[in-house]
Amino acid sequence: MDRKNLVIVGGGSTYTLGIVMSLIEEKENFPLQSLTLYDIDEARQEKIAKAAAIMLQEHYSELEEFTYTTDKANAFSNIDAAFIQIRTGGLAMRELDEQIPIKHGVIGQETSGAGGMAYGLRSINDMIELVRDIRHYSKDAWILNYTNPAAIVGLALKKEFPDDQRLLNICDMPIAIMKSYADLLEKDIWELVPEYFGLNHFGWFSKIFDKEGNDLTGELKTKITSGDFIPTDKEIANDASWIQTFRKARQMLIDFPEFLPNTYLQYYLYPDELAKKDSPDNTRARQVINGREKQVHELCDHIIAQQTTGDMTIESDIHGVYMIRAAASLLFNLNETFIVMVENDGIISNLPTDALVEVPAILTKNGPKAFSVGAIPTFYKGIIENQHASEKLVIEAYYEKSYNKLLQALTLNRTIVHAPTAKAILDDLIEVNKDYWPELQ
Ligand SMILES: NC(=O)c1ccc[n+]([C@@H]2O[C@H](COP(=O)([O-])OP(=O)(O)OC[C@H]3O[C@@H](n4cnc5c(N)ncnc54)[C@H](O)[C@@H]3O)[C@@H](O)[C@H]2O)c1
Ligand SMILES: O=P(O)(O)OC[C@H]1O[C@H](O[C@H]2[C@H](O)[C@@H](O)[C@@H](O)O[C@@H]2CO)[C@H](O)[C@@H](O)[C@@H]1O
Ligand SMILES: [Mn+2]
Repeated sequence: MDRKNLVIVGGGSTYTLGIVMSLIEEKENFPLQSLTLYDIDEARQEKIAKAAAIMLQEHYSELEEFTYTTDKANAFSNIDAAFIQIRTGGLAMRELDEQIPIKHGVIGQETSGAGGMAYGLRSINDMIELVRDIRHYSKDAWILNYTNPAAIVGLALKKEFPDDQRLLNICDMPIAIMKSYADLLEKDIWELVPEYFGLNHFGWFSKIFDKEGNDLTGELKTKITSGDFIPTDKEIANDASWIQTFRKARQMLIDFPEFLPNTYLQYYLYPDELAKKDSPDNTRARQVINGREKQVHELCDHIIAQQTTGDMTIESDIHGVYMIRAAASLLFNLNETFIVMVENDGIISNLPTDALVEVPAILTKNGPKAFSVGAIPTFYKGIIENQHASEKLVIEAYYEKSYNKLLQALTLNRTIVHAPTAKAILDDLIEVNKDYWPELQ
């Protein structure tokens, strides 16, 4: 295998150190010649980069070059792949995305409902600029985007770069759910073969097989409904919020037994119940600031102070491994199957062609080749079309600078519905997003 050059955009992210550890563990599957971190926030990135440099020096001697930069020419020239994981407005804006809807009595969530719309509208500009700049310096590089809200960002990128065949939007939620399935079934996660359909953070597993073709779906459903469905991926296994979320997936399966739900569906199926539990003083953003962000920064400070990773275990995580193996399949034409986002174009025959659907696809050097799903039952068709319309209206609102289209997007959204509430939330979100959103008319 020839060695590749990778850039991580959003080098200062709380996920970077986990990706670096996963790159170390996956060095045989995705051998690197160089790794570059790029970020617009020099100080935030430097802390992560200095710790990563020590880790790589001790555990990745094959890597010829590790650099970090805020210069796009340095970052994007001569690369084979880019992972994009930015957060426009940072965790501070995430907190406002969550607090404002909560104050109006509806769900405040990073990628769902009003919060997702606000974050999406903030991210589109930066994402378009980044893809354009990466293409300027490396026209053939593979771009893997998992910047959220991936459903909205992905739709916008498809509209802006319709002919770009090397741009893939991907999310780790299905694989994190499959980790729990694998543990329940006492199987290796990579032995499970999923059938899955929907939009990002809005989909269902219709079947789970093993590699021999045995259908494990019935056994899995019984185990979930009769037991305790909890996260087992180490990144989230002890996180109270994720434990509560996975438990709700059990409830969803009891209420809608046909297919196994993505955990994000809880926000759309039980909006009132969940909104009542939300508090503006204890948002998920606040939990992340006091939790994952703090822990990652403390770990970096420790490594930098000691100038060694010492006896720390270098361990990959599902999130990192998934992105890395997907990239390897594209770059080395491995023809492995991953659940990714692709333009529908008939894959789900009774959904709009322009929807960005999340489905299993074989990843080849010529891009993703998705398996056909066929027609989906009426309930799923209806609820997905509603969500797609809401997300599409956000993109239209961005391009047309339309207040009314955003109001339509929020009113259509199952987490809101009531038009006066949608208007009140929108007016508050406009106020705090002045530096990021287009000026709406
Ligand atoms: N799709 C998925 O499955 C998935 C999983 C995990 C994280 N994510 C996403 O990854 C992103 C990072 O999450 P986080 O919690 O680590 O956030 P974070 O705020 O810790 O990190 C984001 C980094 O991006 C940088 N940044 C912001 N705008 C930038 C730009 N225009 N160019 C370059 N860098 C920029 C910030 O300075 C920051 O260092 C988020 O969008 C998050 O939703 C997605
Ligand atoms: O609320 P957060 O910031 O903890 O998580 C939001 C993300 O949740 C899903 O992803 C991952 C998570 O990022 C990662 O740590 C992994 O190990 O578990 C989660 C899946 O359960 C989601 O797919 C992302 O889009 C969100 O950003
Ligand atoms: Mn996701």
